Amino acid sequence: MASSTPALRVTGLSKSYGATVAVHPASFALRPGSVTGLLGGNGAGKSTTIGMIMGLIAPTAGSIEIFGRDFLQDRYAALGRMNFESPYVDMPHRLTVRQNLDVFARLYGVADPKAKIAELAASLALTEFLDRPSGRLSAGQKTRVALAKALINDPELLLLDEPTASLDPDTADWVRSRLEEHRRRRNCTILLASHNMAEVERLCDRVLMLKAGRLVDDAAPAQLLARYGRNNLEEVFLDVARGRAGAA
Ligand SMILES: Nc1ncnc2c1ncn2[C@@H]1O[C@H](COP(=O)(O)OP(=O)(O)OP(=O)(O)O)[C@@H](O)[C@H]1O
Repeated sequence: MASSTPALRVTGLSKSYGATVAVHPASFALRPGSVTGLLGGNGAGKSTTIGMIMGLIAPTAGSIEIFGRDFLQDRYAALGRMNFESPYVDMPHRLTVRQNLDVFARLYGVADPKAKIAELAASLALTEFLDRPSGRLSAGQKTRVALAKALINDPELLLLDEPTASLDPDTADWVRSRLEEHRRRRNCTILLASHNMAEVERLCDRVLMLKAGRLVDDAAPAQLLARYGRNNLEEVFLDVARGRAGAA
């Protein structure tokens, strides 16, 4: 893949549920190795957008290219090189953490599942939970298991839906460091939906703002601060949500 090829390009991507337009036609491309925040209030269309890019939700219109190939025509070329994390996707409760991760390792064709699970458990502080049924974990522990699942195939494209929801501030900070490490090591492209503005300011070099299903802004965090004349993204978010236009 030429380095100029975006890791992800969506063109005119939209989703309607009957008369409800969850995502109006949106177009954007992500540079390999970049970290992009997807921001918007409740119901703005973040999860629907990520769900379409993962192949979990059929778009109403538009195209998705991943690593330069049409994802809607041939998703299998890309699926092995990408992964997804959401605190809302649960794993079978009776299987242990190790068993669940082993299923995913085999689905992704990981060469040495045992070694990979041990490595991820060590880096995500999960070793002591590996043999516990997944249903008997706290919300924060489940989030770390979900992250281990998301990293099991060393993805080059990672879609994260509120990756630190339910984590305490210390653990959330530490998980962000793991994500930054993975991005550096793999030159991984990350698209991150989050309600945590400090997280977005720390991790993201670009922010896409969704409002009621429409892409209303697309800029680097510093550009957004300048455009809205604000000191932090939380204030920009409130301006967008409450319909106060930016200075530009
Ligand atoms: N299966 C569905 N059927 C009908 N409408 C849906 C469905 N899924 C989502 N929607 C609607 O689509 C819109 C976008 O929802 P989505 O879950 O993508 O928002 P979100 O930005 O992820 O919100 P949140 O921050 O609350 O998680 C909302 O109006 C929602 O009610």
